Amino acid sequence: MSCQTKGKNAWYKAVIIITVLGITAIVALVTTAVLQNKPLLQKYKYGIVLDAGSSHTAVYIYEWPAEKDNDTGRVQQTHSCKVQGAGISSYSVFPGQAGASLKSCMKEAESLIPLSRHLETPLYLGATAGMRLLRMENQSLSDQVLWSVEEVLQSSPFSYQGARIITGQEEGAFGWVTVNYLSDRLKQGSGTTGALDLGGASTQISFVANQDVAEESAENAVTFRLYGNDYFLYTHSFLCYGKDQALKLALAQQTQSGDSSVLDPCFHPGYSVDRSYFSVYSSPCVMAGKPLVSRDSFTHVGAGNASLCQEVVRRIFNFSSCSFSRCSFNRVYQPPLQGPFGAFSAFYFVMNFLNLTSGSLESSREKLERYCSRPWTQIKQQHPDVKEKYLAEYCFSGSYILSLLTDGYNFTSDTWTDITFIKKISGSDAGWTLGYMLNLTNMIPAEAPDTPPLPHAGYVTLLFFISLLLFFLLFLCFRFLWPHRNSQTQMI
Ligand SMILES: O=c1[nH]cnc2c1ncn2[C@@H]1O[C@H](COP(=O)(O)OP(=O)(O)O)[C@@H](O)[C@H]1O
Ligand SMILES: [Ca+2]
Repeated sequence: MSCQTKGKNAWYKAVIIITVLGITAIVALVTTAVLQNKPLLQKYKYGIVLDAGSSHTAVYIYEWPAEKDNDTGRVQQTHSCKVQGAGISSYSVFPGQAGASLKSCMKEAESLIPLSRHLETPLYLGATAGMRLLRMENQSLSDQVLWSVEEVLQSSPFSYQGARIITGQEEGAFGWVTVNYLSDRLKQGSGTTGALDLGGASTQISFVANQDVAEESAENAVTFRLYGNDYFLYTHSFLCYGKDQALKLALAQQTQSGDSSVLDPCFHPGYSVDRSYFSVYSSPCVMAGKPLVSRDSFTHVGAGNASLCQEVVRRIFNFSSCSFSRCSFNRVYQPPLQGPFGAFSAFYFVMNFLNLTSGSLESSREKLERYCSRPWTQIKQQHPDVKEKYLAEYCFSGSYILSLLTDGYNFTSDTWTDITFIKKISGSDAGWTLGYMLNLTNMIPAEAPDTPPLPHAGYVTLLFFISLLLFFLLFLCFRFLWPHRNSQTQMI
């Protein structure tokens, strides 16, 4: 009996020692693995893009881990600054002052980006439809505006890479890159999402379509090779079909008679504002001539009827002829839609304000009908903080969006739910700027980068379980092969 107890004690001691040693070994192994592979103190690089839109300019600052320039490191937006005042194209009267408007946002960027990174931080400015229209009207004025912004950007401490008017194709295609990059669809090579961008002066539609887009309409085809995958993109930018220019087109339609007042179904009942004919007809988008009347202004009166508004809006599109196999509107080729779609910029602002970001097409129509018919005084009372210009136009803008997406792009009740209205994806704004910078800095490689077979967390976990298994096996060996144990069994 005493021999048995002695043997048992020795056995327990050995088990405890082995367990302690085993656990210590596993902890040491896993800690070493974690520490060895722990990323070094994260350092970031930065990039700045100015989006000089028709209504305003915004400065976006992006950052990415310094050691992952063109690898898997995700570039993300860290800050955005809205430039005070209107877009740079509105400085056509005093082009020299366009640059000065950017100064405070550029100072903000200087204070946010670490001093040591200033010199190597690329800085781009891309101007969109407002400047395209100004260039159409007066190339010399648009050049002077660009020189003025160039002067200010060149004097900043960043690595200035140029200010230019980007093309509609670039605006559409880089919006698509941004949305798919941020939702991580490019690296996975999985299905992509189309991009719908509504600005003030133009609107863009981009989605992956069949390769024959290039055969039917080369100007609408863009190809990308990203992370080892080829993408054939359909893209089109409709100049003059941003929501501010679309409103001018609709008003021009309704003021052709030259009357002193216009009853507009796209504005709330009780809304009444005097507008100059010049403000409607001065845009190069408005082809119809100014009516031959002596008066300078008309009274814009709201009637608040969304279905009549949709009829007014429909008339600004030309559906009469198409020289391709199929068209959206204005004789522009469009292949069959391939969803899903992300709709951003003013698509989001408007639909979010009207609470129409979810639900069926029919319910959106009904909600809009009710919203448009509400008196203007009531709307103003309910939203004292909303800019009056935006507030007055939401009924028109909502009706325009529904008509553009259905009559224009051919979305139906069935495909309506393919559209997601988005502002940001993983903290970064949806828009063309990120895609533009990724492209110019070659940050999306054409081929997929080599990656270790296991992510870091997976590697540590695997190591842990293998160690545990080894320890368990050792324990089993000890349990069955220990000589004392055998002799004890014999004695009993
Ligand atoms: O909060 C908002 N509510 C409604 N519309 C907005 C809001 N913020 C911006 N917008 C509109 O979004 C549009 C942005 O267009 P942008 O200035 O980018 O023109 P572009 O892309 O045609 O050059 C403008 O029509 C502007 O009025
Ligand atoms: Ca824009």
